[in-house]
Amino acid sequence: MAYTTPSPVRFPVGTRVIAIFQDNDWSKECYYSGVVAEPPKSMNKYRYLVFFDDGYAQYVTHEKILLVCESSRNVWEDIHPDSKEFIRKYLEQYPERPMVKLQQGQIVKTEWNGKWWIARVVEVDGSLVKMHFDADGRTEWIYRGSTRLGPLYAELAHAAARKEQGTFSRHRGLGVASLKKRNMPYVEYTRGTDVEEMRRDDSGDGQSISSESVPSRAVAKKSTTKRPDSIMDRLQEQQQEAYPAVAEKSQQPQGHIEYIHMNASRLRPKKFVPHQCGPSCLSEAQYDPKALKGENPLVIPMLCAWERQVNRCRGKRVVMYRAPCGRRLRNMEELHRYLRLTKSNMAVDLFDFDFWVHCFAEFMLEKGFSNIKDLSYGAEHVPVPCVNCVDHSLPPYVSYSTKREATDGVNLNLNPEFLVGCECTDDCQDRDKCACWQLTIQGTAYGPGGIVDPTVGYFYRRLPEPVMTGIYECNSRCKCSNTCLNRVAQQPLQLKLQVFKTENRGWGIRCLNDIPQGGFICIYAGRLLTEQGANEGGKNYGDEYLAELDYIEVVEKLKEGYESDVVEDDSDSPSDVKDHSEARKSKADSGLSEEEEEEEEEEEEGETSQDARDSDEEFQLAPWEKGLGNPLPEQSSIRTRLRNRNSRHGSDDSQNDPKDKEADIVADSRKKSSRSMSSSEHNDSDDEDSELLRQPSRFAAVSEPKESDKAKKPKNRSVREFFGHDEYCYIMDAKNNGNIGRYLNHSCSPNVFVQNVFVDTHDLRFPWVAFFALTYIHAGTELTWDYNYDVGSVPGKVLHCYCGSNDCRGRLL
Ligand SMILES: C[S@@+](CC[C@H](N)C(=O)[O-])C[C@H]1O[C@@H](n2cnc3c(N)ncnc32)[C@H](O)[C@@H]1O
Repeated sequence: MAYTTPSPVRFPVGTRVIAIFQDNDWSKECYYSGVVAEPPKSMNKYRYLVFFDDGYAQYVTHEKILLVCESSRNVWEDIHPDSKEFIRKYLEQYPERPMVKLQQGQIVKTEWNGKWWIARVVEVDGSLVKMHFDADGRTEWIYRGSTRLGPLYAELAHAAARKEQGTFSRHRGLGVASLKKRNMPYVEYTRGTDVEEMRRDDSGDGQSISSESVPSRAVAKKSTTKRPDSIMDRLQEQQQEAYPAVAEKSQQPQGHIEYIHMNASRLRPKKFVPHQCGPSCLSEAQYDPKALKGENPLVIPMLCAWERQVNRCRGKRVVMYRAPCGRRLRNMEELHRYLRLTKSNMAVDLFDFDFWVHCFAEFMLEKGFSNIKDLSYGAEHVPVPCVNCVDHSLPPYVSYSTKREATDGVNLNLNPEFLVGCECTDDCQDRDKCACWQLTIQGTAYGPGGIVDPTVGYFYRRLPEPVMTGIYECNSRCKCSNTCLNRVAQQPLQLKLQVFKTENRGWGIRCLNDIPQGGFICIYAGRLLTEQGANEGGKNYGDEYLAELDYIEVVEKLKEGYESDVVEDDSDSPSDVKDHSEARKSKADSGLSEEEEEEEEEEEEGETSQDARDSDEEFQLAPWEKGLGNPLPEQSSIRTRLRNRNSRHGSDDSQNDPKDKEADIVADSRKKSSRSMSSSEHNDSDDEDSELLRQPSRFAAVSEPKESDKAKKPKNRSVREFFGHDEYCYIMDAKNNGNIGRYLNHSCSPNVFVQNVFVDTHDLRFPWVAFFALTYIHAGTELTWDYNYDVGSVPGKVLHCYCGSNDCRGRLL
């Protein structure tokens, strides 16, 4: 029984009501019993979400809802058994709800009547999605938090399996960035913003204890080996843009960018006269690393009589460096050759050929309450300043250390006798000859597909994309010098970074200057613990700074083609198609001939306007320059490599045969099952009963996806077992001892990625954890990486994410 007049007050979530269910074609209106699932708010256009007892969900306006006269205290007890459990859980968890993030056109495996079907997203309306079932043409509005949607089913099944087995998965499936890029759905954890939800929200420190118990992980550890596709795909996303993506500035810092003016009396390049370059070219412009310690690395050349020019060539901006002798250098290859020819002690990463990178940009803080000049107290190569503009607190004391430190039970053997070294004297430019490069290259055979990739790894000391199978740097046994192209993560901190207090994520790191894409940032140093030590310490002292050395496990999963929680999109998504055409277009764009380059017109540009006017008509190509194989400006090289990979990935995707997945559906194509809910069916139907009876639906799936969709167990014995029986991942703990890496916060749209690098040992259990710029990063931007935590994996711990990105998934844990 219900009241007959609309209520004068708003219904809270959980109210037992009857409400008008509007059929798809708006022809039939009937009252059905249900429960209020969402209050009216802006995201749902001020309508109530009602979960009807027969398994359907719909948005309803206030005047179409009537209050039920009396209901049980636990309203779900009044509801049909098919929906009861779902409603109970929903109301207990509200306002936090896992929901599948969906977009029009996406293909999602969807359950209906105990079977899984290929369905397409027709429309998204707030928390509902209208799905079209390809096999029989029916459509249905489904709640996005229903396990009838494959991605949510997979996520929750994964968590349940962990709980049951008493083990924990250290890794998420395909990274979210990858799913987004492939236009595939993923799960986000939503919290509302209406008044009621605010009241139920946590205290704001990002941590609250969930009443729901149990998944089986003791403490939270960040994975230090990110799935490749997620990073790759973020990189690919950027390739679609004419200008590089700049990391989101969700939390704008209280500062501004200044463009530093160089001293007018500084040394400048000489006027060019044709000559053979050699060490004498730099005789008046020596680089003294000690004297310039702490300077922005990208400014150092300009302090040593170099000039960086941004010119316009056929409508495109290109960067050139003018060396102290007046020689003009157009790309990394020419530059590196010049540095070697002149026996310079400068490394290539002091230079950058991307025109959007502003070498002279520097972030200036307006004001801060507390200011520490160097948080590392001299331990780092350059000072690490720390500022607080939020309150007067200082960061908790940490014993600052740039080196990892093995603790009890960790057998870290750093004896160089166990390392392979190279004999190179060419800065290890020839990868075929360098034994260390070969370790990296041959290692790619252990990745997906088992194919050796000779292009992998550093590119003039920048890392354009992660190498999942690890990077082997040159080491103490190698003959090469410190300017070697394969010595990157072993370099001390060079960038000007600043630790700062965020509003709601504790302390974080921002860069004070621009960082080019692929640039090395820092490593993650701390105490190396055994798994057992980390679990005990984590429970007692906190697990915020634990990072798991899970290199072996992740590479093995790659090898096994292990994808437990992904519903594959078989089709080439529209974005993939776009990728391919972009790749072709970009390739064509970059095909400059040398003649064309010589026709370039110079453009006045910020930092080098005067220099740019300094014509170099007299410049003649030296014989060694003419012989250069690659006339392309080097700045395009990293991008070209990524584009090539785009195409490769695209073609991989297209190999999947969508017919396979549709076969069982077509075979199962049968009479339509939801008569009153199907607009097409409704039109066909002349059965009067259909107006009175509608076939019930469900909020939760009643069957599992077919076996092949579920997790497969890895077939081979893990390499880790060869080290001993009780071997587990080692953990880096930076809580009490650590370096600047410990301050890197998490973001769901990160601008930094993590890379395993072997430097002082080739023991697969102990790679270094190094961070590189995923995107071009503007001066003043916070640096963040994706912790890749598995939501729900730590018993009783809920950690809300405050990364502020548009694509925030809502929860860290
Ligand atoms: C490795 S520490 C990062 C540095 C930390 N913010 C500090 O003050 O020392 C990880 C912790 O920072 C906080 N954190 C990092 N990213 C966050 C985010 N996106 N949202 C909320 N908290 C975050 C969480 O408390 C997390 O456990």
